[in-house]
Amino acid sequence: MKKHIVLLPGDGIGPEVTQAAKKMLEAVAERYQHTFTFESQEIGGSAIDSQGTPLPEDTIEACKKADAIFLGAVGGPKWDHLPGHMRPEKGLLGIRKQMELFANLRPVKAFQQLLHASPLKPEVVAGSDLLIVRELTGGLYFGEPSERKNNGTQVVDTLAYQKHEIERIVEKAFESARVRRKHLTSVDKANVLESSRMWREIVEEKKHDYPEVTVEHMLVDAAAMKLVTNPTAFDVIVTENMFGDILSDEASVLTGSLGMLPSASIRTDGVGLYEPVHGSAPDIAGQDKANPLAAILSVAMMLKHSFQMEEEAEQVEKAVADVLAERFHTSDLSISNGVKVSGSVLAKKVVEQLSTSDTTENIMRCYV
Ligand SMILES: NC(=O)c1ccc[n+]([C@@H]2O[C@H](COP(=O)([O-])OP(=O)(O)OC[C@H]3O[C@@H](n4cnc5c(N)ncnc54)[C@H](O)[C@@H]3O)[C@@H](O)[C@H]2O)c1
Ligand SMILES: CC(C)[C@H](C(=O)O)[C@@H](O)C(=O)O
Ligand SMILES: [Mg+2]
Repeated sequence: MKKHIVLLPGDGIGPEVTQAAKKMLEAVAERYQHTFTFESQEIGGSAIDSQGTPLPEDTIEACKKADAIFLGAVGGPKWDHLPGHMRPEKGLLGIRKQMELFANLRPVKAFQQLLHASPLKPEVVAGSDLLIVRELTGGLYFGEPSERKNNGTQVVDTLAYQKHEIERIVEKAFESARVRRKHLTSVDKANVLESSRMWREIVEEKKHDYPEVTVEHMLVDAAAMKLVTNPTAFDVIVTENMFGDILSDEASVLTGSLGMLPSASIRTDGVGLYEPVHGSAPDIAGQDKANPLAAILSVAMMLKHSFQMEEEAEQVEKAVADVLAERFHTSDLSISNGVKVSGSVLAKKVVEQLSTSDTTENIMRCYV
């Protein structure tokens, strides 16, 4: 199969983890005789520096023509003083919005090999395997007005949704639950917010179309607590943009590190942007310390969701699990008797594992 992939390395550790993702895609192409072509474009702080805007036209055009997009990370202290519309993060928000990538899938799975890497008790973490379905192009992130008023003495951000925007993300979550363990937790703040009360109504309406899926509603504050006390109680979580952002970083604690969480930002026709959940990690950028596994697992999601390459995706996940089983890890993970290596060495090990592994072995299913 021929596929054209746009790479958006971005800032901080973004280029480091994008390099790992590209190497993995090249290895998959070689092993399975696909032709993947690549094109790099600028976004975020690096685009501000060279082109004066966080989302250049060329980047948008290239993304619109691509079969899939991979993004490293954007942002960093160098650009923190800039006004809101000029920040690196606006580039990422802009590409999500312009491409209508409304469904952000964030799988959180505790690898057996990393149960002791989490600060939580291994018996709490064991068996955690959940999917956060985060609404990505609405809510507080995009509502108008969002401004300071009255000589800077007043400020407003707006949490706004159209009914169809809630319906499509809720449908996506039900579809995901249907092929998983058939349990959906809708997370909201319906005891306070009108938008959450409408969200709840829509989930109640839609559940009749998915009788095989059990549904529960949970307030976001309680959900935050339950995620770290009883994570195995969750299968699929559906929630609005801001709640999903916060809960997903919290859920990364189950896996041992934020550097383990992949994500897919997709729309109904399968077009997608694949991005690790983590940011540009300015504290470790340029030191070859970044954990590349979130990026590599995001490649697996690209293979599955945009290219329908199920076997290839599963082999990438298996390569990650195998390398972790050999106790290789980056410094963000603590593994007793582990072998601490740099980010590029860890990526090389996983790529080599994919290139040499026996594909007839039993495949471990990690992500849906
Ligand atoms: N998708 C994105 O582009 C994205 C996501 C989140 C944050 N950001 C941006 O990144 C910048 C830094 O934000 P932050 O520090 O709050 O969040 P962050 O995710 O960049 O880092 C949080 C902590 O996790 C660690 N970490 C993150 N990824 C890691 C990896 N792959 N390997 C090892 N350790 C890792 C960092 O070293 C840091 O200690 C900000 O400008 C923010 O806006 C971008
Ligand atoms: C960088 C930022 C705009 C982004 C978000 O809040 O969506 C990030 O935190 C994420 O989780 O992808
Ligand atoms: Mg985030």
